[in-house]
Amino acid sequence: MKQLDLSLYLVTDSGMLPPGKTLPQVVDEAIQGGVTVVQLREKSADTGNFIATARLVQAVTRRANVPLLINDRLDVALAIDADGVHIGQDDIPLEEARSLLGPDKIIGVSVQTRKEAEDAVAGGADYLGIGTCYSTTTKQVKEGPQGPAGIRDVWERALEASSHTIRAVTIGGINQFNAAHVMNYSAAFDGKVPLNGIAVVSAIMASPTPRLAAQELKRQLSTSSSLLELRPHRQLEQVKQLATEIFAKLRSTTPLVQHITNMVVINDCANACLALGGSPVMSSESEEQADLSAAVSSLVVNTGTLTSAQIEGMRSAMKHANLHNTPITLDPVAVGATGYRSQIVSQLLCDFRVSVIKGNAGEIGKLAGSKEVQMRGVDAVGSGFACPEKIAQQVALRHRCVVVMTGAEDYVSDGINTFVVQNGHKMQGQITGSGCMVGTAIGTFMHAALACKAPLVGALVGIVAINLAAEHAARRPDVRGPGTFRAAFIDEMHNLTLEQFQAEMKIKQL
Ligand SMILES: Cc1ncc(COP(=O)(O)OP(=O)(O)O)c(N)n1
Ligand SMILES: Cc1nc(C(=O)O)sc1CCOP(=O)(O)O
Repeated sequence: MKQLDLSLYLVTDSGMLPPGKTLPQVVDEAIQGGVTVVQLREKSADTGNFIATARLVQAVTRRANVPLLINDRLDVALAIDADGVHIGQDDIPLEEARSLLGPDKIIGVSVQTRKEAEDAVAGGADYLGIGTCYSTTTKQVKEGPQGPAGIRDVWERALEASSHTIRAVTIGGINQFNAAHVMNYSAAFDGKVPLNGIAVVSAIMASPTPRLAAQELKRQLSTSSSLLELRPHRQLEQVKQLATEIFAKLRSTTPLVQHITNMVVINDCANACLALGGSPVMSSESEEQADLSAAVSSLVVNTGTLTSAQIEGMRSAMKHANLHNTPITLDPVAVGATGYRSQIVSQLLCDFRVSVIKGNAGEIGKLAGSKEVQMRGVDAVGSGFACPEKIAQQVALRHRCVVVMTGAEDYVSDGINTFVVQNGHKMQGQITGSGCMVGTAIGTFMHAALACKAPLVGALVGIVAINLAAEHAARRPDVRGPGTFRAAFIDEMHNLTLEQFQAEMKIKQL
């Protein structure tokens, strides 16, 4: 197998160079920052200039022992004895390229579809460039972006077709904000087989500081490998132990929990967060998200009363949360009730990495593509799932996160481990916003949970804590109906002790 580290793949574009920098300088700095392979892509250079530029860049790549590939032009690759070429679907056929270059040179092929991936594998490509991941202004692409879910689909086919020997990167609109999400979400076969890397043009070429840009991308890639490790098999006793640790940790840390939530519940959610031991901040203005993100420990995004301005705020907050590896709890309120809402939620899940999705049966059913339960307004209606735990598990696997599906019993799954929580009280269903407060509770514990590398357990702690508070509130003699329950519910979140939490949690492993 040819030596090829594809993890951070730079495709050049001299039209984007920052003022005062030459192409060899940018390539040199990018390699110092961690670029592992360089593709020289000169779309408008004539042959003489292309060869001259290639020699200058090759001096840099050879010194660093990084492979240099040439985009499209075999003649240029042969002239400078490059390490290989990268060809597209409209370029020289792969078989011709192989016979001209010989078996030892690297040949990469661009693919957009499962069929193109199969053909490139059959033709002996060394690696695939699977595109287009996100929209890009660097190049006019024929087909629209397919998002990391589409990339995963092509990648799975390529792996099957090659008996798991082919390597691949994805390309298109990838940057420091989304690199970890792309790697995590596009990983094949339930997240077990990640791509070999990402290919970027503008994220490095247009940066005034290419070394720092490459370093940040590398940091994001290392985050993504740890994300794949956040779902070990867990035993119930270990989960209960971790749950107790996370509960105790929250009370000693007071995390800043940002909410972008709906106008019906905003006050209750802020009070619930405070009562549980967090510190709420309820900003949704997109202009301040970059600054806020530096201080925020956890982000809760709730789609209950969406407005265009709020969506902008959510997108900005989620983008910066992903950059800082801040956990996001998404409450896709009423997804499925309208096409608009469904489209907004699906775009958020395509573009951003979330740690937890929390929803009722109708919302999670919609994300699973199930018709057994539907949404009427914000409520779930229908006969109920034949196998609810499978629905939660399926959505967790699809979206590479923890899923909490609320109901008379609450299901919590990360796709590998699934639990059911049997705490709670029917009075929770008699006040508005109790579901949204579950999202708040999960978000409040999520920072402590990530510190313990246990997002699944964090979600369990959130739902158990709030359900225990409901049980305690409903038992109080001063609670005579929904109004007094609502106030007592907040009190009991505040009063819940570690000992009560430990003794009263009812979690079963499925
Ligand atoms: C790594 C990588 N993947 C895809 C492409 C796109 O190549 P191609 O389809 O040949 O289009 P052009 O680059 O020639 O515009 C690539 N260059 N690199
Ligand atoms: C060269 C190229 N090929 C693509 C494909 O989809 O095959 S997208 C693309 C440009 C990627 O640029 P940026 O990282 O600046 O978005």
